[in-house]
Amino acid sequence: MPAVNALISKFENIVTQETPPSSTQRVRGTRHSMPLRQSTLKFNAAPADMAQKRQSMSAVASKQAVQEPTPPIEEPDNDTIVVNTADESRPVQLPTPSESATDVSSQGSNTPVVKKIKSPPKSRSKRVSNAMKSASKDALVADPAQGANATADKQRNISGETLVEEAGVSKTTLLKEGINALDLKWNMSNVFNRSPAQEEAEEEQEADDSSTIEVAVDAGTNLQEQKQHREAKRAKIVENTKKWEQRRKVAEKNATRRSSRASMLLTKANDLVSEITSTVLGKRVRDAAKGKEIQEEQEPDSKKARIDSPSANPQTNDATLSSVARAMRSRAPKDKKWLISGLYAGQSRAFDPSLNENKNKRKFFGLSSTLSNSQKESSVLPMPMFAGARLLTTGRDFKLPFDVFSPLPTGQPKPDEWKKVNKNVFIGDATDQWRTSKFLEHSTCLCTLETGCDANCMNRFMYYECDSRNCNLTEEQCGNRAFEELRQRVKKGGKYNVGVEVIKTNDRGYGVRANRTFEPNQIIVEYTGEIINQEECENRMHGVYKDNEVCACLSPNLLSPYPSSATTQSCQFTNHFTFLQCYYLMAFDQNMIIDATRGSIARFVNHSCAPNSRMEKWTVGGKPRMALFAGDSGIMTGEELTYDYNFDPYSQKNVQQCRCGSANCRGVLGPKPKDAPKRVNPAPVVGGKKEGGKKEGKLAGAKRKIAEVLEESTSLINKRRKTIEPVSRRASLGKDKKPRASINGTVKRQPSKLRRMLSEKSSRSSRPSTMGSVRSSKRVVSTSSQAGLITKEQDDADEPEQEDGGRSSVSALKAKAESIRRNVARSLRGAR
Ligand SMILES: C[S@@+](CC[C@H](N)C(=O)[O-])C[C@H]1O[C@@H](n2cnc3c(N)ncnc32)[C@H](O)[C@@H]1O
Repeated sequence: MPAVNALISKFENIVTQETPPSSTQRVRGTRHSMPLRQSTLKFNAAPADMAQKRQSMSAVASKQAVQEPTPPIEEPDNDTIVVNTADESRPVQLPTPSESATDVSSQGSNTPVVKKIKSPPKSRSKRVSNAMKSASKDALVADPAQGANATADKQRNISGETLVEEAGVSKTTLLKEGINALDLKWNMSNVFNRSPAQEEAEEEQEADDSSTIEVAVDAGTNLQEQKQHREAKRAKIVENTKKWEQRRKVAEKNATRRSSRASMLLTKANDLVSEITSTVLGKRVRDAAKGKEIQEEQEPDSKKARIDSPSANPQTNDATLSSVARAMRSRAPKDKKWLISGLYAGQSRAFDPSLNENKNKRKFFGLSSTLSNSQKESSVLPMPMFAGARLLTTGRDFKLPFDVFSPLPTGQPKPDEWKKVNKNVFIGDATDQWRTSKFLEHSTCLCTLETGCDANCMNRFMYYECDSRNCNLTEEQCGNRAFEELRQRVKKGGKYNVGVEVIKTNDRGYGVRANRTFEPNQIIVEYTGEIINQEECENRMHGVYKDNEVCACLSPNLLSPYPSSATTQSCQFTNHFTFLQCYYLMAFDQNMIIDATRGSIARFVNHSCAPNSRMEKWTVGGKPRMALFAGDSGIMTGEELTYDYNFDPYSQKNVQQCRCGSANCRGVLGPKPKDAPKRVNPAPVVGGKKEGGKKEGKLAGAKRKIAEVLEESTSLINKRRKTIEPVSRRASLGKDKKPRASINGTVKRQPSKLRRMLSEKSSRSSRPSTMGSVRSSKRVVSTSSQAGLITKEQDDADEPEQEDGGRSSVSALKAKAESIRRNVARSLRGAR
């Protein structure tokens, strides 16, 4: 509005400018078709003393002008009012007071009269007008001829209002016409849109103009100076126009920024107002507002929108303000809600991305006891956001919970007769009889850091596990420490680390399945139990294991271990039942037997003709140990673990039907066919990485040679065994009696012979030899059924007729293999 006022006053000033009466008359006359020339002449025809008066008026005006700006001398553009003279085709400029007083006469009657009108500030124009008024008054009074007119003029030329009234034209119309006549760059509509910057620029412009006016007035009648001033002013106007343009652009920019700030400020102001309102109105109003707010929050969004809309509820400014406040509050970040069940449960925690996983755990879970269950981190499956980088770079064990992946059916029976023993325990005389190998004589690893005990490692090839005594590499560098890896894994504890669990199969009694994945050739579980000698074994077979049978009902959920007394009864659950005669005896080393009746979970591993695992005997720290290793394809979580028993039934009567269900099932729990592919000892997996794949060198060739010799010896044994007929054997024993469980039968039939054989073997094995750990397809013989314990040594014992020849040939081969091995070792040591 100040801009509008300024404009109006500007216009008023223009209209009411203190011009000589003649000028005013001219303007008026022009409007009313009054001959301009006439009025001018009248004005100029003032008496001689009029010049003096005019001079004094000019002096007064000049004096005023010094203090206050006077109208400009010339307005070539916007501020010039052009009026039509008698010759209406030619625009005529109204003369300035000075021009009208001095120059008009020289211009001739037809010369267009130019009147320069500049609007000074209102206050100034008033003062100037007063001065001019008195001057003109004097002038008019001095002209008696004009006396009457002077009085009339005195009334009319004071202000535009007088003119308007006289003209009978409405003030508004005149105002508009006047503005249009000014031909200004702006118009009325722009007035309201002007920015403060524009206003400021306008004021400056006005000030500039005023100063120009002052200069012009001071210049008086000096045309030369006037001309200079005109030029200077033109330059000034051009300059100002440029400035204006620049300022306008800046103002436009600023105006945009201000508008965004303004909305923010408005919101804040609203908040403040709402707070003040609630404080001022007191508790009751506050409570009411609060209640309303709660109610609003509970209401559906559409309703809320209606209430929040100011147009819908104009009288409640408070509601609008509170809704704004609520909107502000709702913008605040909410606490993320984490799942408390499911795979990704338990991930709720603060996480500092600058720290690694462990440091984060320490930082945020150092006081885990104080955290609620929902806050505790799930160690089962950390989300990638917490472990993603590490998973990508270093990888980690697969930890999908097996109970989610492959849950056991509910109500699974557990083998209640199983007494778990996770270490080998020597029983009775076995302790004394056990020969401790001279470890260092057996094997010394020759691997270097480069090869790192891979598939070519001599120890690995001989099934000797490396340790600090027989290997120069560190635990991390060496890839032949499977039992140590297993020890550490089991030590950590937990189902995942143990990696196996007992399951009940449909038709094979109990079995074992994997809780996790296993890499190809990775160690799975150790076969442990009581280490007994042959005598002890015999005693047990005659005694406690006499009727060792379990019920293996074909209905899986009804299976349960059954005492042997059940053989005479039908199964209480179903008629479809069968009985498995289970013994957990495994031929071991030095004619010893591992009895896993009290043993590890490995005893429950069933046979398959297409197995996914292998049972191997290794020498660890000078002592033989047995363990189940993953096959060449690895193991998946939930898979049942099986190995090939390579079972020799000893007697046709004891042959059990195989229910492994594989495509190449042999039909019975029997020995492997002779053309089965020979297995080359692969590099076991250590630390999740399979070793091997290195170029085979001289050493590998030497090892192969040994292996071939050993295989040859084994196949000889097998061939010899193939010739054994249970019947003929029984016949040779001269007994037609139906044999009992094989071991019993063997021991019963020829106890003295067995003892003799054992003593023979003891004496044979007393010499340092690696042959005790020789592997072959018959290296491990399962003893878990009534077929009993069958080893090559027993075969030797059972076949006295062929014993000498067989033994001699085997011994010769063994000796040959041993000599080769020693040669290789010696040459390698020399090379080193
Ligand atoms: C060492 S036990 C294995 C655990 C046994 N299933 C259990 O429930 O205790 C070996 C016995 O399991 C049974 N068995 C294992 N594998 C078998 C298969 N593929 N088919 C039939 N019976 C099998 C046989 O009775 C065998 O004598």
